[in-house]
Amino acid sequence: MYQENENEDQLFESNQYRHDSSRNQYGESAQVNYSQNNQYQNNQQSQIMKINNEQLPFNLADLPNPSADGIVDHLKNTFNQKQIYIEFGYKTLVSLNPYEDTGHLGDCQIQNWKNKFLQKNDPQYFPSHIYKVAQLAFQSCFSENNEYKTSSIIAQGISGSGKTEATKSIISYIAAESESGSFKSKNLQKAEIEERLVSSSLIFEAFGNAKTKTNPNSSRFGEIVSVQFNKQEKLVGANISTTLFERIRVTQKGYMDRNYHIFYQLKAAYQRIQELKNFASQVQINYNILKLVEEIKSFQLDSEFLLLSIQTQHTSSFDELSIQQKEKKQADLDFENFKELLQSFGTLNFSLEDIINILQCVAGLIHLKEDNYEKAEQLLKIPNLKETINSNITNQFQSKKLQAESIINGIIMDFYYKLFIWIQNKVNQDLSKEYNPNKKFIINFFDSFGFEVIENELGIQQNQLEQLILNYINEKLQNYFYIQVIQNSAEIFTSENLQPISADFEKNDRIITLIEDVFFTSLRDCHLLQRNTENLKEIIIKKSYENCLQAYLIDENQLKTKKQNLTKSQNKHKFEQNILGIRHTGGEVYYQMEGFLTRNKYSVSENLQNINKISQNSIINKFELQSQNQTVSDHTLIVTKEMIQSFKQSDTWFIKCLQTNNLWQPNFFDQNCILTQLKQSGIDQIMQFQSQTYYLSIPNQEFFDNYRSLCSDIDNEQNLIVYLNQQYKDLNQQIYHGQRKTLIKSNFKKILDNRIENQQIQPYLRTQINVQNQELQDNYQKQLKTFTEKLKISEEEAKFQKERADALQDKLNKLEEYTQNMQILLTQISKVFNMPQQQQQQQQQQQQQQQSQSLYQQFQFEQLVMIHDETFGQNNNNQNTIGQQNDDQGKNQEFGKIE
Ligand SMILES: Nc1ncnc2c1ncn2[C@@H]1O[C@H](COP(=O)(O)OP(=O)(O)OP(=O)(O)O)[C@@H](O)[C@H]1O
Repeated sequence: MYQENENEDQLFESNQYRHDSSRNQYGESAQVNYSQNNQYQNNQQSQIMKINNEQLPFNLADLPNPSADGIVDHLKNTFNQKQIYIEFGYKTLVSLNPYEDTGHLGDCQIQNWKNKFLQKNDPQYFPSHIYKVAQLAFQSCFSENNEYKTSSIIAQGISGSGKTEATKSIISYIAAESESGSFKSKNLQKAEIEERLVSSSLIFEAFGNAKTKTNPNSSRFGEIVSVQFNKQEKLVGANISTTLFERIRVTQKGYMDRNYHIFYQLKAAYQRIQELKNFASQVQINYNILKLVEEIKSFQLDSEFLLLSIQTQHTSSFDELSIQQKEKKQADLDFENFKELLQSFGTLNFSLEDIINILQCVAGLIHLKEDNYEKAEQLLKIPNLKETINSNITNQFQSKKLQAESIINGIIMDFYYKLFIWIQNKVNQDLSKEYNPNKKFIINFFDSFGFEVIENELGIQQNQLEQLILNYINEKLQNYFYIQVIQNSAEIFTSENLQPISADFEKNDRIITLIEDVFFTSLRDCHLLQRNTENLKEIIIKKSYENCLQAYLIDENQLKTKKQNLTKSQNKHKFEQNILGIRHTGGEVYYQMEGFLTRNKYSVSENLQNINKISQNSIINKFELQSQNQTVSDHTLIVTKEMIQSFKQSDTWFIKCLQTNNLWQPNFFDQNCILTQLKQSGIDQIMQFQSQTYYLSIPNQEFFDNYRSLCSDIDNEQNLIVYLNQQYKDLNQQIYHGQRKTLIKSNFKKILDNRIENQQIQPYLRTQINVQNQELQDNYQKQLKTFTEKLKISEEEAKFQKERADALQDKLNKLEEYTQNMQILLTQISKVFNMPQQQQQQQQQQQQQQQSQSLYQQFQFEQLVMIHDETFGQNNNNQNTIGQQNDDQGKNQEFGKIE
């Protein structure tokens, strides 16, 4: 048991939670080298795995190292495996922007995912994906548990992190889901509703998107797209509402930014009028529109806008182009978008009059900005515009020129904003004939605002009121996110009659109070008292001390240190002057207080509130211009409160979009960039809490059935849980027995699953080993038999060879004896015959010849006998014969001796 824990702890520690099917209960490799039927055996093994081992989607809350670095590492691994979606606790998805088509989205994938979801009953086992969020939000609208029958999906993240893309993908999925419902009626079809939503988003992009340093197509407003279904789950309508439009961008823009796209589109259209005419003849665009485009020729649009703004818009090859080439490329793009805009107006049934009125209004405002009153009056169809404006210039402390500029900017901003709202209402008329916000079955998609910090070319932060507004909304959404996370976790426990886990973390309530009660209140007071901007900073500092909120302000000393670190060129003087820092959840942000009060005004002065009423442009003359009493900050407070309230009345999901790098490059995961965003998105702050409170819930009976085999003699869930908690107390984790469900941490469940797997694998392995043993035994017996047979043959052979060798040895001995006898004989002969030398020599020679002949004959005889023996073997006859011969020889030798 202890060994088991040890191995399981290792598994628990590791980042890889996938079941390691090759481990037995001792953690050893269970991969036996199966000799035969390998394929079959592997298949059988994987069948066993499937019994308990349903794949759980990995959740960031399960990370063993719940720190920012741990998250970054994990996200990096995931991203390198081309996975861009990963869940985080309950109802939150982290989405990584890959800047390339990773094949995760599209019609084909929608079908795939729908099938996947159909195969599983329990959403806990649905794989992590943006379509899962869509599916669950859709299901929730029709669920009994959702009292409002409304769902919301909030996409959050910095500019360019993929919020708009995420929202579009979800809408496509929902449209497809609705179409596949069984109820066929005259309701909107997928293609129809999708086409209209796409067209509407092109129109909103033209009028509400702009190029910023971080995103060439950045939405400068919050957009809530709501889709509504009937009870039969068919899409019946949609509605788009926009909020907190960035009005200041109509008249001012930052370094490297552009104003709204429509300004540049109109200019590009004028420059390519002949091409536009050709296009018009193909798609039946009315001549009057062409005439209008030709008419607006005199507007200039500051060319600096174009030069500075296009730099980061394209890929690196774009950098190598000359400025003229870049300008042309950008203008081509604007022209293409203008053609799409005209088509989108057509799709959404805008009349010719509407289109002309809209374009005239935009062109008129551009001319007004360029002090071309004559053209502005003509296009806005407001006579005596110049005189009216001049009559409002007073002898104030401001110069007349500045006053005129301020009045004109006010008119331009307010007219443009009202035009934007008019377009929104017109789009909705077409989109949502059957839409009823008071009815149920609605899903809201909120493409929200990201945390924003603007820096100038020297790297000095230059944030204005607009950034404070965006960062405030971001704080509010963050706060709502925190509340939801706590609530979701508590709900899981309370719905099971269990006490929720009390884990706390610092929320951002104090920062919100600082902005609402100190900044916005001071702005309101100054506005009402018509104070100038110079002492706004002091008022805010004083108020923050009164409310004990100074800790969230960046004080003078810290600013001085910051200033010392700046280079000369970084304009120390300006930095010091009118700057105030806030410690936001996402990091420190420095705001230029100069201009805060002016920017806070909805600035059409009271005398000019009806200036539009005399216009013959039927859109312009219906504008309700903003009352001067309401400020931007007050408006923000109201709108944000309403927005959060509406989310609270729905089942909410969050999509945290993260930019993988700020160069917009595919396959590049910049860890620092992610780290910063984790902080800004609140993931960092909430990680510990999530890792302590995120539990899976399994029906009690299912839990008991799955894990009862881990302990014999246990007959109910309660006891099983007590037993398991005791056995695994080293994990410091608790399994909770709820009314209907058992709550368990995902890692804990995996450990138990592993044990079950091993239990199931053991009998199988035992069979395998038995089979193998039998095989080995059979083999051994076979081999032993063969060997014994061979050994028997060898023994007989050896016996035969030995006999042969003995016979040969015998012969050899006799031959040696004979040779010795001959030597003796020779010596005796030479002694007996002692003659005179010559005679003796002759006699010797003769005797030797005779002896040699006789020896040679004897030798020949011997040879023949040997050959005979070797060829026919010895037998008694032969032996007798040879013996006889030998005896004869012996006699001869004896005779020789006597002689
Ligand atoms: N899932 C995705 N797959 C591939 N590319 C993506 C994906 N999401 C975003 N992108 C790329 O990132 C770009 C920026 O995305 P998007 O416009 O959605 O950002 P955003 O967060 O809405 O920005 P902003 O707040 O400025 O409007 C897209 O134009 C696209 O090129």
